[in-house]
Amino acid sequence: MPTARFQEGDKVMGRWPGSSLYYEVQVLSFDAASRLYTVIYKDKTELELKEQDVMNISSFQNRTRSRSRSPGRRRSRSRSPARTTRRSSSRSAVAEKPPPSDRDAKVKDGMEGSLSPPQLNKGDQNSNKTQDKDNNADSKRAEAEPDRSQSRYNLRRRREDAAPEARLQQPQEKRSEEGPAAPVPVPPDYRGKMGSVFWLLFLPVWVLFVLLQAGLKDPSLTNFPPPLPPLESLWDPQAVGLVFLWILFQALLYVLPVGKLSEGVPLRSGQRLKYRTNGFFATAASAAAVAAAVYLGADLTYIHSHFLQLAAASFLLSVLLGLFLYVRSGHAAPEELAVGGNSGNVVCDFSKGRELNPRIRNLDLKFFCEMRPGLIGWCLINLALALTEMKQQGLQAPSYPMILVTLFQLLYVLDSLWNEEAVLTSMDLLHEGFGFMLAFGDLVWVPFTYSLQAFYLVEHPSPLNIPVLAASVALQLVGYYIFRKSNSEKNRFRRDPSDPRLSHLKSIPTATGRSLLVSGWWGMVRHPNYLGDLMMALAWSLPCGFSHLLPWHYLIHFMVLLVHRDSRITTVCRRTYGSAWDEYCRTVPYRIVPYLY
Ligand SMILES: NC(=O)c1ccc[n+]([C@@H]2O[C@H](COP(=O)([O-])OP(=O)(O)OC[C@H]3O[C@@H](n4cnc5c(N)ncnc54)[C@H](OP(=O)(O)O)[C@@H]3O)[C@@H](O)[C@H]2O)c1
Ligand SMILES: CC(C)=CCC[C@@H](C)[C@H]1CC[C@H]2C3=C(CC[C@]12C)[C@@]1(C)CC[C@H](O)C(C)(C)[C@@H]1CC3
Repeated sequence: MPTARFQEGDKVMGRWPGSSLYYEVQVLSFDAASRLYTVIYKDKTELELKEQDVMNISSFQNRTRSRSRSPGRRRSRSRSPARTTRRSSSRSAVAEKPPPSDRDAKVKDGMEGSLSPPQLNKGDQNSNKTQDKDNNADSKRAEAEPDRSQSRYNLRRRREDAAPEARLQQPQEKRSEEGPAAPVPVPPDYRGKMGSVFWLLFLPVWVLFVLLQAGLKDPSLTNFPPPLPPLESLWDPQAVGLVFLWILFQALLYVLPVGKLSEGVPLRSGQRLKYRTNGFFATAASAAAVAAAVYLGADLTYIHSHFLQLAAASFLLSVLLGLFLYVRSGHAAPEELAVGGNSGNVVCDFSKGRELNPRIRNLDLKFFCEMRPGLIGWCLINLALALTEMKQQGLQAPSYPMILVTLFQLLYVLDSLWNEEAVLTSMDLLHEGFGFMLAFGDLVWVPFTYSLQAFYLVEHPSPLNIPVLAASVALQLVGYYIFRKSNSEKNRFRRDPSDPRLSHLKSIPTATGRSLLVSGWWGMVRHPNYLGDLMMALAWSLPCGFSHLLPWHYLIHFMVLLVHRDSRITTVCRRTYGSAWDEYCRTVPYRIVPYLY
């Protein structure tokens, strides 16, 4: 007679059906005939789990390490239907774990990481409390469909039904007693390592080539690659000093006790970090400082004539920042590390970054770098390029394409800084570590490649006809509207799901306690904000004409970047939300462009 590996009362790790998530559970009983464990999760959900989906807590980390050495991780594809519920103050559903299908049970996905127990933020709890009615109905429906919910696992909800509020609040109370969960190191596979090395080497070289190309009289593809200048010509101590001063000045503006202090979303530890969201003030102060410098005789056309040297200086500073981040992450507490940024491989960790929110006192380095020196620097560069165009082409005012491009991009940056708080619910802030790659993106890629349209226009006048002008203005305005509305909708929902302004929206509850929007902008496509962003990107390239690819660099890279980000978000969200995410994908089948992609 085979015996049970675990006894009643044992604390073990149990896989959440239909996902690769493991939560700490307590064994209630073992049925020797079916070899199923009945376990109870911290939120009081009882499930029957197969033996192989239950494991010892201490061996959990070891298993994770050894498993992730295998090339390429398989993903679970769940088909279990999470229920879609209307969100309103009167009727909605409790964040309920959907019953897995038989197919889910067969997907043996293994562990992608150790996960914290289901966590609810305050707002979600509020909305969930009001969602009981539907949930009870849903739970009855689930129990009435044994073929779906009980084929391999038995989802029992006796205790939840009895005390829904206690069930919802318990996980958070328990968390604070037990402390936050730390991500388990996941060593990268061969592809992961080679990918990191490739991007690490390729992207800086690519920036160099693109900027050299931009300096050519005829930057067409037939002249690619451009001749390489002596590398020592890239080194300019004055440029290094200026970039350093610019970053320091922006850091000073960030830490000044001026403007709003905004709270981020709760971390794994339940803690909420504060961010100084005074980006608009920083832009105004920077504009005043630049105006003062020009008044005192500074020549902004220096930025155009020393473009390569300034980019090289920014690159140097991003490498130094990357090294600093890597070294300091060695001292970070486990719960301060990003899931997936903790591989133990030097190259990957340096590149992706290990620490989720590295800070020097109140200065949040990731948020600061993403929002300030590069973004505001981009506007300064555009301004300098518009002045250079006037000087080089003997114009009284910048050309119409230059005016359009710089105004459109200025609107984009000003909007980002005005709505700075919304970035606190973006993927990078929530899930990504801060390492060299993001530092490079923020300090080099954004200011020096996003300004390529303006750089191109300095020496390549582009006639602007009425249809193109109308098309770019329309794309910019409509794109901006979609971008802003969708970002604000998600940000509002993440901050307070019971916000009355969102009461008309539907959402899918998930096992984490957070819900996923399935109507409104987020019911149209899965990334409405990307759609708006892409339309604006098109509006920025159109005024530069079709003679060369260079002014289209932003749009082309952006499509690649967004497709890659979509796959990252899919991975992270499937890991986090399990089958509810699959349900979202079924309900909202298109990713970025309705009926197309
Ligand atoms: N100009 C550029 O170079 C550039 C580059 C990249 C991005 N961007 C822009 O930056 C902004 C942020 O982009 P992002 O990549 O961070 O993506 P995002 O769409 O802002 O954030 C993704 C996160 O939103 C949450 N989410 C996804 N679907 C949801 C739903 N249906 N309901 C509720 N929450 C949902 C998920 O986080 P949780 O569930 O964990 O909360 C997901 O991880 C976008 O507007 C993008 O266009 C610009
Ligand atoms: C090195 C490379 C090729 C990539 C690194 C990615 C990096 C360039 C982007 C990652 C997140 C992006 C982002 C913006 C700019 C580009 C990134 C830093 C953003 C600041 C642009 C302005 C938007 O309004 C925003 C929503 C604030 C953006 C936030 C995300």
